[in-house]
Amino acid sequence: MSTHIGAEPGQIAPTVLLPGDPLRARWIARTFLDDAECHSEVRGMLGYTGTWRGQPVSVQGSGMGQPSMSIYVNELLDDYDVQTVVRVGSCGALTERVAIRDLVIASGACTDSSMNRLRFGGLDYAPVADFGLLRAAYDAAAAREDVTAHVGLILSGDTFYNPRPELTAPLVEHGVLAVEMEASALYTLAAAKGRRALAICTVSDHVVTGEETTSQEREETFGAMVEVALEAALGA
Ligand SMILES: O=P(O)(O)O[C@H]1O[C@H](CO)[C@@H](O)[C@H]1O
Ligand SMILES: O=c1cc[nH]c(=O)[nH]1
Repeated sequence: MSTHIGAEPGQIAPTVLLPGDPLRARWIARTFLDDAECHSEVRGMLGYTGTWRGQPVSVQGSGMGQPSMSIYVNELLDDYDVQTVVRVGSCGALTERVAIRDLVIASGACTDSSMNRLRFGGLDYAPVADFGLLRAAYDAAAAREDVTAHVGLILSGDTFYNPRPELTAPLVEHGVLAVEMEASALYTLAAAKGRRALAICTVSDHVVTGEETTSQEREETFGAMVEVALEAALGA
């Protein structure tokens, strides 16, 4: 066991899908994996390991925000030697170029968090996706007719209820497509430890149009994103 994950060494696969919502993790395991077994219920942050097309894969809930996600990713990388992490999240669209339920594949992540400022002593590090995963995810999404995918920048915010929404406008003017809460720290941790990471998010809310999905839809209906993530990490 690690401090926050109740799996024995060897129970977690080298490839992990990482939704924030632990119930999305359960749905992914039950819907997409064969022979999935729950390896962790610590704090209700469910983790499962099974196979996809015969290859081992795990799915682990990571909670909301960079501090929570970083706990799970540090332990996955350090204690379980995980090599590839693909976040399968939800996000809010910041521009009408992106529609509700589209996929945003984050090539890089801006942030208002102090985590990287502390790590880099005030320098502005640019957290980016693993290019091989990014390319494979885009190819997998482009081959589908049921979803539209965008590759671009995402904002990993520390606040879901943003007290200064006017600060987002310059980011949108510089190409940021959507907001979520984890990708920046995920990309930084993977880079620090020489592992592969990618964040794919389904647009669950549209900040411009006001459209939104229900909590049940966010939990159980973002299947295209999951299949794209599995293809990118394990296909071919
Ligand atoms: O749906 P998940 O993966 O949790 O992602 C998004 O949803 C949560 C906020 O509702 C934040 O964690 C945000 O990043
Ligand atoms: O608007 C949104 C939707 C999902 N996740 C976020 O962080 N923000």
